[in-house]
Amino acid sequence: MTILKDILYKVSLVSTTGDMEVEVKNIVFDSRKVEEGSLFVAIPGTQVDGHDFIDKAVDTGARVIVCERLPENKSPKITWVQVKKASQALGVMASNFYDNPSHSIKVVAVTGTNGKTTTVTLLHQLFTSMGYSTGLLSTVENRINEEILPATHTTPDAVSVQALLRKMVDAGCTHCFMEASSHAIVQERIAGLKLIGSVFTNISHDHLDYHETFEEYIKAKKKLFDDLPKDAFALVNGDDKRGAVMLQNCKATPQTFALKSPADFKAKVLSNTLEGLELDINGKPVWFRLIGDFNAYNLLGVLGVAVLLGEDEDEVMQVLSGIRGAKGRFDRISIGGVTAIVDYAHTPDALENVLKTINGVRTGGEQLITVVGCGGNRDKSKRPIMAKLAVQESDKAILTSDNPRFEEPEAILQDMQAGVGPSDLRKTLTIVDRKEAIKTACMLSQVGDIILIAGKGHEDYQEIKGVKYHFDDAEVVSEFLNQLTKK
Ligand SMILES: CC(=O)N[C@H]1[C@@H](OP(=O)(O)OP(=O)(O)OC[C@H]2O[C@@H](n3ccc(=O)[nH]c3=O)[C@H](O)[C@@H]2O)O[C@H](CO)[C@@H](O)[C@@H]1O[C@H](C)C(=O)N[C@@H](C)C(=O)N[C@H](CCC(=O)O)C(=O)O
Ligand SMILES: Nc1ncnc2c1ncn2[C@@H]1O[C@H](COP(=O)(O)OP(=O)(O)OP(=O)(O)O)[C@@H](O)[C@H]1O
Ligand SMILES: N[C@H](CCC[C@H](N)C(=O)O)C(=O)O
Ligand SMILES: [Mg+2]
Repeated sequence: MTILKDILYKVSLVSTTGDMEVEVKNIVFDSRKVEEGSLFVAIPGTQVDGHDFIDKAVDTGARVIVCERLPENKSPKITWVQVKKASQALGVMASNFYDNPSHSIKVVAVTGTNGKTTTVTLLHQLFTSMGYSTGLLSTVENRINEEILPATHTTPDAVSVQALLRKMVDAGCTHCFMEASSHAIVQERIAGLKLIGSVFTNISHDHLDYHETFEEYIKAKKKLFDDLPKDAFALVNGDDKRGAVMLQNCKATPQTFALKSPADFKAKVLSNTLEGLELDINGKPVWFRLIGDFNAYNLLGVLGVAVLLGEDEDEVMQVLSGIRGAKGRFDRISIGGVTAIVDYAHTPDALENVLKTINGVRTGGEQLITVVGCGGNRDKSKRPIMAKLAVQESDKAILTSDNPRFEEPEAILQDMQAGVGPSDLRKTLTIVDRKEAIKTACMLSQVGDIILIAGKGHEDYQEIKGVKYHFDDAEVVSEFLNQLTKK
């Protein structure tokens, strides 16, 4: 749809002035991307207010301005649309512009602090293996069947979400599995989307820099469930005490998965080794390639979604049993008798799970050496907690840089060091340069040892002062372990 009045269908309007039949070339929310004939949406942001760029958008050819506050001098050549919430209007308009693709594809959104990428990636692989044409929107990558499109965010912006869904529908996709980050929910990047179901994995400490309080963070996740229609399903982790909170006043069909509490989808962990997990599901033992109890939750969530979408439970378990999961999540690299594990644990809960999983499957004599850092310009309060966990649960810990972004790496490391008690200092090293830190871990390792490199998983860059330099934990650790093996 390219005619303004069609694009505004279902947008709650405050006022309009000008031609409503005007043709719109594209919808943009960044004045720097405006072209002749664009519709520019002014959004108040965390750094600046899009309303300050309305003049610039008009000068560069915008034909329609959608905003929350009208300027005093409105050019008569422009159509002015005032709305209550511009970010929300953007989602609805983008959906209309791309002919509401989510009405022609089954979209499932997954939210939670940890496990979103793992869950949607498993779902994408599962449905593809079962013969469906499937789309994926994730932190690691976006996919339309086998075609890979790079991802810049966990959840793309509202226009990109709709454009990607349109491509999926045109490519014949019947299902799309997507991550819904708390930032995306608050910023309405998924407004206008028709969901067939949503999944809640868990909630723990993260992103308090953005949401400010844990209550606000919970509220952000809950909004995904509050907005679900009656004919959708709401599948939550019944062992997380906020699972029930997500279902409060939810119109959709409530469903639960759990290892400990009574639930619609239940399993018991039979064994957990570095080779994989064995689960008892409805009295049947099933083996999976993923490692750690936390992945039992992800697998159950996936099974729940598939069954709720009408798939046969036995077939799902059989196919799921052969699937590997997402890149950079518990990736094992064994060189010269040393096992390196590259994992995206960047929250205290994730780090604790991964460390405890490794400690639970250790045979005894080997050392666990952990290399970990915390991202800059992100929640500072998780830094001492993550350092403390790494030191307490490992034989040696090397604190290093993650993505410092615009912060000084040394200052981030000081925040981390504050979590290390005096008795643990003997087994803690601080090395700012991540490559040196990984190299040191390799040099300290003996045959049989395990090196955990946490925080960056699949990332193939390190972001320092706005520049992304190539950096790949798996590549770096392999290089050093190979060098040591040759000597
Ligand atoms: C904190 C945050 O989430 N910021 C996102 C937000 O930007 P913002 O609100 O800061 O925008 P702003 O810079 O203040 O600008 C406000 C408005 O003015 C416009 N503008 C700005 C300048 C100009 O010259 N002209 C102009 O029109 C901007 O396009 C924007 O519409 O909206 C932008 C457009 O959608 C996002 O790109 C941006 O993501 C930033 C880059 C980011 O790093 N976000 C991370 C924290 C994030 O979203 N992470 C989650 C995953 C988190 C997790 O679960 O682990 C994700 O979904 O990726
Ligand atoms: N269900 C889970 N519960 C707790 N920790 C988990 C769970 N699943 C994965 N993890 C841990 O969290 C890390 C991140 O997992 P994943 O990428 O699936 O989460 P995410 O929610 O997509 O993260 P992000 O918010 O950064 O996109 C993993 O590397 C692992 O350490
Ligand atoms: N989606 C998360 C990823 C964090 C990954 C970690 N490597 C970091 O840079 O902090 C974020 O943007 O906060
Ligand atoms: Mg993710």
